[in-house]
Amino acid sequence: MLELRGISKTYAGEKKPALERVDLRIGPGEFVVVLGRSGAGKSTLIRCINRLVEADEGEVVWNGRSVTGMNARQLRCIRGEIGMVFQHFQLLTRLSAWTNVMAGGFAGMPLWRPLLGAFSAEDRQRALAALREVGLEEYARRRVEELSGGQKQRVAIARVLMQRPKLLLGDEPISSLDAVTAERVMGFIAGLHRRHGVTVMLNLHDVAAARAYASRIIGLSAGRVVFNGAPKQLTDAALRRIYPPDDEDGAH
Ligand SMILES: Nc1ncnc2c1ncn2[C@@H]1O[C@H](COP(=O)(O)OP(=O)(O)OP(=O)(O)O)[C@@H](O)[C@H]1O
Repeated sequence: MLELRGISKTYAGEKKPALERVDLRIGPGEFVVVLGRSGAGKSTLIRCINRLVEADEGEVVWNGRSVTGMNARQLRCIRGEIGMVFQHFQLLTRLSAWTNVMAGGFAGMPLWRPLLGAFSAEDRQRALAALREVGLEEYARRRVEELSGGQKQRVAIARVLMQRPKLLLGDEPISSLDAVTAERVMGFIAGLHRRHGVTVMLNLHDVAAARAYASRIIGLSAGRVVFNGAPKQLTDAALRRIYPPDDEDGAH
């Protein structure tokens, strides 16, 4: 169970808060998609959960433990339970797909271990199996910088598989991919959710994808939750709350 209690965040130098007293509860096995126009606070929300962004106020509680109250060592440990995929993949591009995936098994540990190549035979086999699951076994030895965007995101998903997290956070994981590749990547994320029982929370710009994959949709507008319900409850009126009509650059 993930709980956000009164999370607020105003970035230094900004007048308007990016998030204002956000309260959310996400149960095990949910597939939550966060929608909102550009600047609504989606990224900030996702990143406050694993403290890539520090909230000014409020508490994040993961399975009864206060993430916001953790010291650096405890936080590293909890990050082992929380996988993350990003719009721009965040892989070690000079290293092979295989090494990147193996490094996923060390999430929550100091970075020097994977970088020294301290991998066991079991790590190597598990990483290869994860690459096979996303259809990239034959690319295991390729440097990540030589892969396409969709392939990179599949490596990132294989890295999450290797990590065996309980929660997957995604910060616009399909925004830089074409429609066909995006759907394929969403299919792999859905597989992680369905087959591996991972709770998923993603922010997306794509309302159709949210409807297709989410068990629950959260709508953010100007840092506040303006919708929280099942995809079938996402009416035109709800969409207008999430994407106010004066919106110039929000996605529909
Ligand atoms: N590092 C930062 N420094 C200052 N302001 C920031 C920073 N990051 C985000 N913001 C501001 O906080 C608000 C929320 O941004 P955030 O990136 O969370 O929105 P978003 O919904 O993810 O937008 P997008 O869909 O465009 O990525 C915006 O007004 C943004 O300008």
